[in-house]
Amino acid sequence: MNIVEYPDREALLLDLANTIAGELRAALESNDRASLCVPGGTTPGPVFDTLSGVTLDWDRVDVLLNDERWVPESSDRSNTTLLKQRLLVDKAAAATLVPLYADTPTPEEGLDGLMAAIEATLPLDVLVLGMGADMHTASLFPGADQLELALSDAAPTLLAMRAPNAPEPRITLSAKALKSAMATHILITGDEKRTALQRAATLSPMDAPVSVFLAQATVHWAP
Ligand SMILES: O=C(O)[C@H](O)[C@@H](O)[C@H](O)[C@H](O)COP(=O)(O)O
Repeated sequence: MNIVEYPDREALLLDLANTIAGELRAALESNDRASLCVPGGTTPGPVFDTLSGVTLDWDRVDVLLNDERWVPESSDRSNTTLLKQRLLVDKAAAATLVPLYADTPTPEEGLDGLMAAIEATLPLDVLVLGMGADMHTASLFPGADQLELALSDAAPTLLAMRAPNAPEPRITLSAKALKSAMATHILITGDEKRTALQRAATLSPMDAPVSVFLAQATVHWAP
């Protein structure tokens, strides 16, 4: 496993934000547009705060989430709102948000309308993933109803997902879509997640979905 250990979270966020910016700049040298796919949840906020102030051609960058909880933007659990408040501000306000939420009662009803714009961002240039202590990443949760399909080569780009550990229905990019990324980073903090990630490397994808990304990812960890 390729793991970078930082002395503290400040060092991690500065280095990771700088690395992501460099990878986006490199992608924009050879392509008109670049895509950045990021996690929601509680961990990435400080990285977004730093990245949003970085100078690059943000107006040529498409930003999308790995996954979204099927809640309106007024919910404090909305990853879309997190992005709008913490990443798509300052210089990064010029980037284009590719939505992963629609105002429909269920993700199944919203999915088709979101698909084409998400597929247009593939292959991803830069992918950042988070991870839960249960070894889920994106909304690829152990025990989730559509996990087997989401991990398979036959997976569509987007799937609705329901899981015992997820309080609300989700929508997620499939493993295949996420694995299209040129550069992949896994962002984790704390001892519990570090231990979980090491365990994930020894388990099957159905038990530890994050494990399917370990061969291509750089893991960034701070206490
Ligand atoms: O919507 C989400 O919940 C995320 O995209 C999810 O995959 C997240 O990265 C992990 O659950 C870790 O979350 P924390 O950073 O909050 O621990």
